Amino acid sequence: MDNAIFSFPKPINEPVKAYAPGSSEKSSLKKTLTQLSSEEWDIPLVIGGKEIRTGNTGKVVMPHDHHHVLATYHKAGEKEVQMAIDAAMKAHKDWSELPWVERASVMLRVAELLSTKYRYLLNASVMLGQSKNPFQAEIDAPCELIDFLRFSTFYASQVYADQPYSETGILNRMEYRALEGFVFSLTPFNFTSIASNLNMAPAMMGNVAVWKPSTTAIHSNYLLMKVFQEAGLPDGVVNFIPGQGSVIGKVVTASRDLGGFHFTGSTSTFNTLWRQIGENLGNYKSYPKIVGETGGKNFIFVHPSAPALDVATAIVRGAFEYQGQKCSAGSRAYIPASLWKEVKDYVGDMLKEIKMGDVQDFTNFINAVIDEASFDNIMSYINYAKQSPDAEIVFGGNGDKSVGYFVEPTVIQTTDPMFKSMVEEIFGPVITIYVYDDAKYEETLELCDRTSPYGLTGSIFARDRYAIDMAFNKLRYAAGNFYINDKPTGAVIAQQPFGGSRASGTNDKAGGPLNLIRWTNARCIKEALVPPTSYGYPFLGEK
Ligand SMILES: NC(=O)c1ccc[n+]([C@@H]2O[C@H](COP(=O)([O-])OP(=O)(O)OC[C@H]3O[C@@H](n4cnc5c(N)ncnc54)[C@H](O)[C@@H]3O)[C@@H](O)[C@H]2O)c1
Ligand SMILES: N[C@@H](CCC=O)C(=O)O
Repeated sequence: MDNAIFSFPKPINEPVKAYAPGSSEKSSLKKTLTQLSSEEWDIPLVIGGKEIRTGNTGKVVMPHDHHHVLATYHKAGEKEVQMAIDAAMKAHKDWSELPWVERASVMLRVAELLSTKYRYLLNASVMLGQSKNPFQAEIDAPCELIDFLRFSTFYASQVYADQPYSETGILNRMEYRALEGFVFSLTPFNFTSIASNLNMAPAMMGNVAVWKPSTTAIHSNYLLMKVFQEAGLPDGVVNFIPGQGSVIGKVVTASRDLGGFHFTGSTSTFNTLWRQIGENLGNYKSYPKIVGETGGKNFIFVHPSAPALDVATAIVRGAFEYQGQKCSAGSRAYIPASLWKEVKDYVGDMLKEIKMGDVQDFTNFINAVIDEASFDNIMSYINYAKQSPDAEIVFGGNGDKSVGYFVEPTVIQTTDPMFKSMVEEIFGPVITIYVYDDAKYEETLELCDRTSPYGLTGSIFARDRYAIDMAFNKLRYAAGNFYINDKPTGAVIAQQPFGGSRASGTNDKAGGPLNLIRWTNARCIKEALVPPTSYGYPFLGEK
């Protein structure tokens, strides 16, 4: 048990490297990319600290050059999933009872290793395996990942310090126990930082995890697992089991020891898993805690008083960075008729400059989308718009999957505010514009609020302060992260705590104390310092 109180200073965000021409960081990253491109990794499961190779394998390829194999990975079957659960439960007692400051030290060691020794390797792995340009790789892994780790130790120290009041004669304490069971962490492809955090936030609070990484992020996720081990994370605390989600999910949700489910990914996958957990209710030792951050249909809403260049810049960065594969990406915009031509011209000028291609050419702003299924899905929305009388393609609209999964940044304009691509998440470089009558600002805000089931991010652009205030109120539940005169992406840990509600998730704000508390099972302890020795109330002595 802890025998001291430790105060952690508030960390600062990990500085983002620029990879400017001629810099040593650029040449180090380039060298690592060349080296990694020439290797083919063999990726095992890691259960109880041991590498396991099942022989049932799949390939990891570069999305921008899908003939290039980066790794072969081994898939878990039902037997290995059960082994991972057993290994986690075996590690539970020692890890959960370790003084929390020792756990924090492991987190900080992972952060330090990624900030220094493994920085370029992690970036190169994310660039090649998940098709991110150097800037997008840098802000995800290492920077956001390191921020998650460092800030979680700081916030954990605040959680543990929050203790109940004690009246004279009694002593009250709160013990923030780990959950009585393991946490299932099911992680997405698009943010390596999130993949790490879905394991490490619960681990910080003393929990053990069974981790199913995304099949399209296995390369970087395996590297993380190795760094966790090098940093001293004890065997069994996190167990890495790539494989088919439906197979793994079924075994995990049937386990009596499931204590929590930590998820980021699509709304439909989250709903599937929540239902599976619901079907097993009554079999669990405790009610599993469920935390999930899911999809979005994020808006950019423009008032006639907004500067057109600011809006165009937000559209290009907010909708197309990382090929629109951010849950926060702007994917519908409401633009007043008086501004549309100017905004469109600016967007057109920017798109003319933008280059698309391989991540190893640092001049490419756009790279590939993650895989063939995603490419086909995105193109189906674009083709639907091409064939619809209610929509036209303003920019882009083409895709090519012969070498890599490339989709041009695409702007659709529709006359139907409930058009399919105004409502549904596409998760690609596609934004749909609805041009509204300037006189209908207020009713168009109401339309924006009820158009999509999601509630993740959104922006209002205006100079008029009354207009901003109206949007702030009308769109109160439309976004868990609301931006004023800024793009709806790029939340920074500890600065803009991230998450949304409605169909976008449980909104437990990843990276902050709200999330960490979900991974605790609080025990309140009351001690009578001098126990009473008579049962009576004072008034019993009188008639
Ligand atoms: N709100 C947020 O903070 C946030 C952040 C990142 C991504 N996202 C969302 O994630 C989605 C994109 O990520 P993705 O494509 O990796 O999501 P996904 O739902 O396809 O996959 C997430 C994980 O679930 C697994 N999975 C899929 N089906 C499963 C099943 N039936 N049983 C068990 N596991 C299953 C996948 O293999 C993967 O590991 C988008 O919808 C995006 O908006 C949300
Ligand atoms: N936190 C990230 C999005 C994470 C989801 O993909 C952002 O704010 O852009």
